[in-house]
Amino acid sequence: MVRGGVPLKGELRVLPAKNSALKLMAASLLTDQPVVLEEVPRLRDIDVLLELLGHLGTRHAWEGRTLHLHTPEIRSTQAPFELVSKMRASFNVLGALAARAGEGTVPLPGGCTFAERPVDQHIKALRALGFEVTAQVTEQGMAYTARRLKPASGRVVYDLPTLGGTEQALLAAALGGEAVLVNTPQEPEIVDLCRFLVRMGVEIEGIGSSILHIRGKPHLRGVRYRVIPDRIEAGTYLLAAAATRGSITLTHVEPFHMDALLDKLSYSGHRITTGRDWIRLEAVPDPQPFNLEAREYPGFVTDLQPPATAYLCTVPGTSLVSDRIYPDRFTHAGELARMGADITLKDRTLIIQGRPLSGAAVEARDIRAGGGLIIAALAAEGESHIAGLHHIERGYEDVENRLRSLGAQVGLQQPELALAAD
Ligand SMILES: CC(=O)N[C@H]1[C@@H](OP(=O)(O)OP(=O)(O)OC[C@H]2O[C@@H](n3ccc(=O)[nH]c3=O)[C@H](O)[C@@H]2O)O[C@H](CO)[C@@H](O)[C@@H]1O
Ligand SMILES: C=C(OP(=O)(O)O)C(=O)O
Repeated sequence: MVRGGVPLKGELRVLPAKNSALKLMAASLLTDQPVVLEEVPRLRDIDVLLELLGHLGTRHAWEGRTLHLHTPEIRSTQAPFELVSKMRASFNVLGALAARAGEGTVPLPGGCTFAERPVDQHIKALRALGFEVTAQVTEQGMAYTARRLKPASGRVVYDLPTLGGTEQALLAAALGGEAVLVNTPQEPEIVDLCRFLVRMGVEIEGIGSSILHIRGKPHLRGVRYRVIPDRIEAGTYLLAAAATRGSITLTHVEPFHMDALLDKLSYSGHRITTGRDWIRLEAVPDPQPFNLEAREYPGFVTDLQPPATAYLCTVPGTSLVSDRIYPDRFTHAGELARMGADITLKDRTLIIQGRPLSGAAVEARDIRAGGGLIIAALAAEGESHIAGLHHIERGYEDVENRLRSLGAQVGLQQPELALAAD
C-alpha cells in the first residue's frame, strides 16, 4: 500500500547484487573448500538457491550478511524441479555439477515469465566444451542432463551475448582444460564471476571483453569474496527519487556500472553528482522526457526498463521505450495505464505521453515490473495497492522500510503494518 505524492529524500546504502551473488553461490559448488561471500542480500531468491545447494551437498551458515558455503562432496547430481522452477539462475548449477561430479540433471528453469527465455545457448556451449547433453521429458516438463566425457575444453561462439549462457560455460570450464568463449557480454555480473573464479585459481584472459580465454584447473581453492553493489536496486531508487521530484544520496554503489541510467537522468534535467562509491540525485520539478532502448552493457540494462518506463509516465512530453534483450518485457504497461498513464504498445515499442498519475489497485507480475509500479505509486496522487509482493521480494530487500527511511508513506496491508502516517 503506497500513499503517493511525497518527494523521496535522504540517504540509502545500496545492497549487494542478487544477480551476482546467485552466480557466485552456484560457482561455490566447484570446490571442496569453504567459500565465504561477504555482502549477500537477504532475499527470497538467495534462500531458494541455498535450499537447492543444500540438496546438492552444500552446508551454509550466515554471519550477518556474510554467507559461509562449503560443499565437501556432491551428494546429489539432480536438481529438484520444485526449487529450479522458482528461479532462473538455478539452471546454472548444471555446468558446475557436470564439471565437479561428472554429471548433472537440471529441469528447465522458472523465474520471471515476462518473455520466452530459451536455454539453447547454454546447451550449445556445454556441447562445444565436450559435454554430452541430453534432454528428457519428465512429468514436470523438460530436464537436461550434462555428462563430462573429458576435461572441458573447446571454442564456444555464442549467437548472441547471453549472461546466463556465458555463466554456464564459465562454471563448466573452470575445472577443465582450455576454453575460448566468443561474443560474451560485458555485464558487471560476468566480470564479478570471472574475478571470483580467478581468485579460486582459474586463469581467465579478456575479462570485461567479448572474448574470454579460460584455462581451467583440476582443483580450485576456497575464497573469501565481496559481492558487487546492486546496480538494479540503486537504479530503482534513483528513478523513484526522480519520479517524486525528490533528492537522494546512494552510498556503497559503483557509479561506473550505471553510466547509461545516469546519462538519461541528467539529460532529463536532474542534477547528478558522483564520487568513488556514491551518487546524488537532486530532481528538478520540470524534467524532460527521453527515449530508451534496453540493450547489453554498457547500454541501458533491461532490468531498469520497467522502472524507467514508470518514471517516464510522470514526465510531460513523449517518450519511446523498447527492449532489445526482452522485446516483450512490458507486463507493467497495462498496470501503469490503470494509474492513469497514457501508454500504448505499438510494434514492440511503448509510446508514452507523460502526465500526472493517480493511485489505483495494480498487480506486479514480475520483479522489475513491481519496481516500476512502486515508482508510479510513489509519484501518483492518492493511494495505490500493489499486489504480487512475492515477485517484488525476489529482488528488493526490505522495500517498505527502505522506502519509509526516505519519507515514503508505504506499508504492508496488514493491520499491524498499516501506513506509517496512519
Ligand atoms: C545481456 C542481458 O541484458 N542479460 C539480462 C538477462 O540475463 P539472463 O541471463 O536472464 O538472460 P541472457 O543474458 O542469457 O539473455 C540475453 C538474450 O539472449 C537470449 N538467449 C539467452 C540464452 C539462450 O540460451 N538463448 C537465448 O536466445 C535471451 O532470450 C535474451 O534475449 O536478464 C536478466 C534478468 O532480467 C538481466 O539481469 C540481465 O542483464
Ligand atoms: C528477472 C530477474 O530474475 P530471474 O532472471 O531470476 O527471473 C531479475 O532479476 O530481474
